[in-house]
Amino acid sequence: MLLFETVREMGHEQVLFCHGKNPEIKAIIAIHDTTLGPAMGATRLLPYVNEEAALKDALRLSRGMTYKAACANIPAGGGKAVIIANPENKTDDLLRAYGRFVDSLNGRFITGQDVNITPGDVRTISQETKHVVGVSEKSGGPAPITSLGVFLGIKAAVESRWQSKRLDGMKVAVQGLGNVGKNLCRHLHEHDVKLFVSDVDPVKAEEAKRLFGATIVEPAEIYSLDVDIFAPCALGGILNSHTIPFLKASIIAGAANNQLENEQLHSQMLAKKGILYSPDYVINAGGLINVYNEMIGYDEEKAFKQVHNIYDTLLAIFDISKQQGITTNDAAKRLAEDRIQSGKRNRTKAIAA
Ligand SMILES: NC(=O)C1=CN([C@@H]2O[C@H](COP(=O)(O)OP(=O)(O)OC[C@H]3O[C@@H](n4cnc5c(N)ncnc54)[C@H](O)[C@@H]3O)[C@@H](O)[C@H]2O)C=CC1
Ligand SMILES: O=C(O)CCC(=O)C(=O)O
Repeated sequence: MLLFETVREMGHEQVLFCHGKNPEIKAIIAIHDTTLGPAMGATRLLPYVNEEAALKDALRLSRGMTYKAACANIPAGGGKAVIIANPENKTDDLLRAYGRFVDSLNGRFITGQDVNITPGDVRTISQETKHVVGVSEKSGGPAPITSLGVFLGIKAAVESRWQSKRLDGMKVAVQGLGNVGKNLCRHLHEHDVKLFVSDVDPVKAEEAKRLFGATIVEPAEIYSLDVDIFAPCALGGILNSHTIPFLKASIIAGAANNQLENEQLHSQMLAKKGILYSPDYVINAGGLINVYNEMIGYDEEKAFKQVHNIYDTLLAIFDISKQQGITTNDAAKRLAEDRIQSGKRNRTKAIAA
């Protein structure tokens, strides 16, 4: 990968490579754009296959956060961090060392909990920096509100696709039954949706079967199910040239970040198959909305009102896509980039005044 060339093309402001020997730490903090506010984005910890994969994840996830904040009208920029480690090797020392790197950015980057990082881990990180979110119990953590946003996004997609406000009787496949996927299943079950679920952890799949009457399928089978909606709630890159040909669902609407392996190519492949794709960073903005509100002083009513906007924002994006004959991914990107440009203009005016 041509490092500076990639960073320039993707528009990042700063990429911090965090390295230390005692404890051994390898992490990357990517700050994409701070036009609309400090870069917000949670930290994930994964044993990446190689360093390039980790960097790619950090760069794409942080750009997604910029677009997420802009589409959700949250005055924040986009950032994200990845710690390259096996979850079994996660120690308090490692988390605190990471916290010191976050602190060195003096609030330009504010972070929270993503894959393999728990609220308890964020509390450990907070021993070294105050620039964290998601430690307060007040808001109940980001996942419940993220799943509510995804549920509302599914309703918007159903309305756009079939001009219907009803979900009962629909078949939905949920991939990944973690914090978000499980809560999403609960919402869908309450609306009499027929659930098909997969998780690499069989205990989680069994729980969904018991709680929501879901049908368990093998992880590889989830793509080819004859369902109305596919909700990816595990990891990214799952919409790709291998999986898209198998898809039978008419709508993709789920929480996972970076669902499209290649944004241009795979959003077009979905559009050509007549599948309505709900851009991930729009539909999964609930977590950001929650942690942002927590940071400024949690007001549940306000946070819920903002998460309900996801429904209207998605309808607007679907309309732009139809009217302008562009993919929903491009329509969302345009909305985000317009808001960032207008933020830049306002900032220039304020400096000149
Ligand atoms: N937690 C939140 O508020 C937000 C989460 N997201 C994204 O949503 C996704 C899910 O987040 P969480 O539920 O918090 O994570 P989680 O780590 O609690 O759950 C992920 C689940 O996916 C399962 N999984 C992993 N690979 C799988 C595969 N190949 N097939 C089936 N299941 C698989 C895991 O076993 C786990 O149960 C992630 O991509 C995350 O970045 C996005 C916005 C906010
Ligand atoms: O939890 C956070 O810090 C912001 C939300 C986030 O990272 C995400 O939506 O992926």
